[in-house]
Amino acid sequence: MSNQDIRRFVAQAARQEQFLEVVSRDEAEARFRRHLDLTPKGAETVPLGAALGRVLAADVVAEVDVPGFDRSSVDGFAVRAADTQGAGEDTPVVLRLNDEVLSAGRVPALTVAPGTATVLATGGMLPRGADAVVMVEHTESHEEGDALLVEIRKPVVPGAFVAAAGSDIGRGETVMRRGQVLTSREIGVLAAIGRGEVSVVRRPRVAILSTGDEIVAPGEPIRPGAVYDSNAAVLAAAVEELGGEPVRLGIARDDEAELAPLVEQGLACDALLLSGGTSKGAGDLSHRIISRLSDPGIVAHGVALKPGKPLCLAVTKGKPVVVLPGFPTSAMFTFHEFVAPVLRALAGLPPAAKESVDATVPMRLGSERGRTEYVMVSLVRGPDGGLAAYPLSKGSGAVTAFSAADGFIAIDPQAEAVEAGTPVSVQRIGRDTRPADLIVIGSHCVGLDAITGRLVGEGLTVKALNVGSMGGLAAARRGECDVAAIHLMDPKSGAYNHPFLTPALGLVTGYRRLQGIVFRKGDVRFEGKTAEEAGLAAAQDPDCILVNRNAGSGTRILTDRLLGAARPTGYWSQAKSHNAVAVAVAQGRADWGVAIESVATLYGLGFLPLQAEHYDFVIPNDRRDRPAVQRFLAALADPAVREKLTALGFTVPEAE
Ligand SMILES: Nc1nc2c(c(=O)[nH]1)N[C@H]1C(S)=C(S)[C@@H](COP(=O)(O)OP(=O)(O)OC[C@H]3O[C@@H](n4cnc5c(N)ncnc54)[C@H](O)[C@@H]3O)O[C@H]1N2
Ligand code: MOO
Repeated sequence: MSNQDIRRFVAQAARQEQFLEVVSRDEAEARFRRHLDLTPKGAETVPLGAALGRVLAADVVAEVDVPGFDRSSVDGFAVRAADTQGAGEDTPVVLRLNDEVLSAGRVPALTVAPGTATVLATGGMLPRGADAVVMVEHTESHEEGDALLVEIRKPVVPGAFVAAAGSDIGRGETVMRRGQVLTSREIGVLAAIGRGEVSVVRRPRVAILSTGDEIVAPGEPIRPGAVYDSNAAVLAAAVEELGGEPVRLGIARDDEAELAPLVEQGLACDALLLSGGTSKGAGDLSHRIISRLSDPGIVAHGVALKPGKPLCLAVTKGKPVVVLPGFPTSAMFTFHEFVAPVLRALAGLPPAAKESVDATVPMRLGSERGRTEYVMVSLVRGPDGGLAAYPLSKGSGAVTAFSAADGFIAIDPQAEAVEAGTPVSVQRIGRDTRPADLIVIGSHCVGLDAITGRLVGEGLTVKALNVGSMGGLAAARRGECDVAAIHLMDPKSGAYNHPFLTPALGLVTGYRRLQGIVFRKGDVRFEGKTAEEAGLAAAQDPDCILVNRNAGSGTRILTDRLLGAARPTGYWSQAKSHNAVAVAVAQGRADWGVAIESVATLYGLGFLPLQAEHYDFVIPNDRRDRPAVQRFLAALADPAVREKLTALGFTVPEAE
């Protein structure tokens, strides 16, 4: 790239900010809605067999009674209830049998006259004259000459064992309202009233287009710097969930000639969703192309919320055209807030019920002033029955935050932070309110995955929140988890985990993870040396870049012990995980770091062992007897699980 190219890039990026007139969330929504045509798409008739998941376009009125006739609900005898008065085991009433048998589907020919009865089966039509049925168990039949007789040994009241015509559904009754989503249950009702086909709302067709030179379709090989297109997949599925029909237009390069015809194609649908390229200075293509729309065109570009600031909302001829931010959490969140309600309306669905629950935040949450900040949270029940809202703070670029969230909290634009213990209202996402059987909070490890994976396989629900060892310990102290997974070394004594316990907490031995220096294989500065030699030499070499761990992590304490007073190049970096350290070294952004052996193996890195770290489980005493905790302990002791941990490269000590 020439200097001129670089200058042009920077200038464009700076100019870009200027047309972002940032409006509030509510203002953006109001402008969007003002111009949209939100009437449901027309109706279409589909066979009942194809109606699952569709939305009823009109109320359904029954044209028949269900049952369609007075129907016996038992095998027995149709009688006049009055005839059975006074019947008992020792005082049977004797009735003469009429000359017909009413199996299901037969239309009765004979009247049940006083003193007579007719045999009928479950589902059989009640004959004229009869008003009740006696179960066959309460009778005895015999012959007397030519006559067939039945002894009734139990009296019945009028209506006994008879399902009256129309008692389930009456002719003329409205059995379902428009807007109803057809599940297997509704389909059963429609079949029962004889509907072979049904009128449903036409699915709104929603065009989905991802943009960006770096975006690669899942299934394709990935190259350095590229990312898989998760937005299109998640949007297509979300559109289907909302009763729409996704029309995938694929991925457009940052090239006007490629993007413009795809946008044109998308405009033939009922809605068009793009993602990416709304805020970046270099490209900004999607916005430029969308800005050519009229009637009225763009109504908001830039909304004072986080995530989602670069959202671009446009309407053309009543049709929504939205450029969602490229970052997955931002894209999902803005879709959920601005697009989903619109698609629901177009699909004929009523607005989603908003459900919120009260909770407190267990840790301080910093926030950016000037934007309403939405923080995805996972809910956990505390010892007093109240809920704690753990932030899934992975930033706008994460894909997992939205999928793992139980809901989100909104932080006021004026607030700089929400302090630990503050009560908040959590708006739920999704409706699964069943709390998990086992809550594990703390440091993440693939070994832990092996244990919880076993429990999930056995049908247990497990919620695992990765907030680091200190976060896990704090959660255990507050009684918010069943198990806290920690690996904390006491810098003074060098002992692991035990020094951090309180009388209310117990420790269960987990496994050992070998920590050491990771480096690219073949790097002579490390190859064949001990960790101590190599580390101290590397610390003196200004060209040898360290990727350090975040302050407070067990690995950082270990690194600091190795380094002593030395502060090598890269010392101030704060990678948050073993994987992050390994990637930085593998990709050459740094030359060395401290991580666990299993991760070094995973990334094909060289490894110089330093020390075995204790990865153990803290369990609050008052939770130890819970069945899910007992099953966790059983899984940990299970030879198959221990074998798996060993295969992953961990050392599993004998159970205590
Ligand atoms: N100087 C500034 N830079 C940025 C600002 C700002 O105000 N000033 N805003 C930031 C905010 S907020 C967000 S959110 C992002 C959004 O940027 P864009 O909407 O322009 O999206 P891209 O730059 O194209 O991509 C961002 C990010 O997301 C990845 N991406 C894009 N499409 C997909 C996809 N289909 N599937 C998965 N991931 C995708 C892309 O690779 C980037 O990593 O801008 C900030 N910058
Ligand atoms: O507001 Mo951007 O949408 O997440 O960071």
